[in-house]
Amino acid sequence: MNSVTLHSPAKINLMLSVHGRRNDGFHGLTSLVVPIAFGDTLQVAIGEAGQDRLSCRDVSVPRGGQNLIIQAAAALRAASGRNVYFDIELNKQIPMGAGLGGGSSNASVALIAMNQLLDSPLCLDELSALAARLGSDCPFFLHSQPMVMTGRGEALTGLPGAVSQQLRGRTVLLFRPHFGIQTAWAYGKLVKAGGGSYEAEPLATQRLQQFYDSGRIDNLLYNSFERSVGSKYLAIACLLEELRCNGIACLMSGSGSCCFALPRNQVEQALIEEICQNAWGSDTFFIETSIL
Ligand SMILES: C[C@@](CO)(OP(=O)(O)O)[C@H](O)COP(=O)(O)OP(=O)(O)OC[C@H]1O[C@@H](n2ccc(N)nc2=O)[C@H](O)[C@@H]1O
Ligand SMILES: Nc1ncnc2c1ncn2[C@@H]1O[C@H](COP(=O)(O)OP(=O)(O)O)[C@@H](O)[C@H]1O
Repeated sequence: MNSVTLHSPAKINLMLSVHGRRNDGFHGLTSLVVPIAFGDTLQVAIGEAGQDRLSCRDVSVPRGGQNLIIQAAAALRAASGRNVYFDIELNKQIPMGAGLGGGSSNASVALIAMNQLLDSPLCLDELSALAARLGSDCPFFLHSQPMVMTGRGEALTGLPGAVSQQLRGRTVLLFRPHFGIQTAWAYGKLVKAGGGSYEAEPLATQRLQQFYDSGRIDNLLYNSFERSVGSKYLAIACLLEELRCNGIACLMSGSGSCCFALPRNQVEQALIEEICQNAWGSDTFFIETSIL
C-alpha cells in the first residue's frame, strides 16, 4: 500500500452538558456527538526518512508541530517503535474554531491512515489511548458513528441501534458567523461564570433517556456553552432565538461559533437559510449536510 486517502468528518454536539471542573483542570461532561458528511480529506503516504511533511492550500492551517496531524505522526512512531515518516496532504474544508472538531478529526483520521500504512501495528484500544492524549474529542473520530461522550470527552458509549438508525442520514444545516471561538476561552468563561453555568450529570442522563424513549430531538438539544458564549457574541444568541421563535430545532455546536439546524422539510430549510442570511449576511458560511 503506497498511500491512503480518508474522509475526515466534522462533528456536531446534539447535546453538550458540562458538569463542572475536575481536579486535573478539564471539565466533566456528557455529550451526544454525531459525525457529519461535511469534512476534510487526508491523503497520507510513507515519506522520506527524517521529517513528516504536511501540505495544505489553506495558509491559516497551523504548520509543523503545532498541527495535530504532525503530533499524531510523532505519537504513532513512538508507540509503534517504527522509524517511519509521512507525507500528508490535507484538503481543509472545516472552519477552525467552529466547534466542529476539525483538528481532532484530522488527528484521529491521520492515526488510522498511518496505522494502516504500517500494516496495523496498533489495535483500536492503543489508538484510542494515543488519540486521548492528543485531545479530549479525538477518540470519538476513530469511530465515525453517533456516540455518547463522558469523562472529559474521551470515554465513549454507542447509542441504542434504533436511535443511531433514526439519526443517520438526517439533514443538517450548518451556519457559522464571520468569527471563530477558541475552546479554551469558552471553558474559561464557564469557570468565571461559576456553578450556575454547569448542569448536574443526572439531568443530562435523564435528557438522553427521554430522547431514547421518545425519539424527539427537541428533547435532546442542549448546550451548556450557549448562554455564556451568547452573552458575548450576541449575533449567535439573536439568530438562535429568532430561529426558535419560528419553531426551528437548532443549537450551537460545541464551544461555537458554528450553529446548526435540523429542518423537518424543504419549506423549513428555505426559511432557515433566509433567516440566517438576514441576520448574518448573504455571504455567511451556510452548508447543507447530513448525519453519517
Ligand atoms: C467543547 C468540545 C465539545 O465537543 O468541542 P469543540 O467545541 O472544541 O469542538 C470539546 O470538549 C473540546 O475538546 P478538545 O477540542 O479536544 O479539547 P482539548 O484539546 O482536550 O482541550 C482544549 C482546552 O479545553 C479545555 N477542556 C477541554 C475538554 C474538557 N472536557 N474540559 C476542558 O476544560 C482544556 O482545559 C483545554 O484548555
Ligand atoms: N489539522 C488541524 N486542523 C485544524 N486546526 C488545527 C489542526 N491542528 C491544530 N489545529 C489548531 O486547533 C485549533 C482548533 O481547531 P478545530 O479543532 O478545527 O476547532 P474546534 O476546537 O472549534 O472544533 C485551531 O485554531 C488550530 O490552531
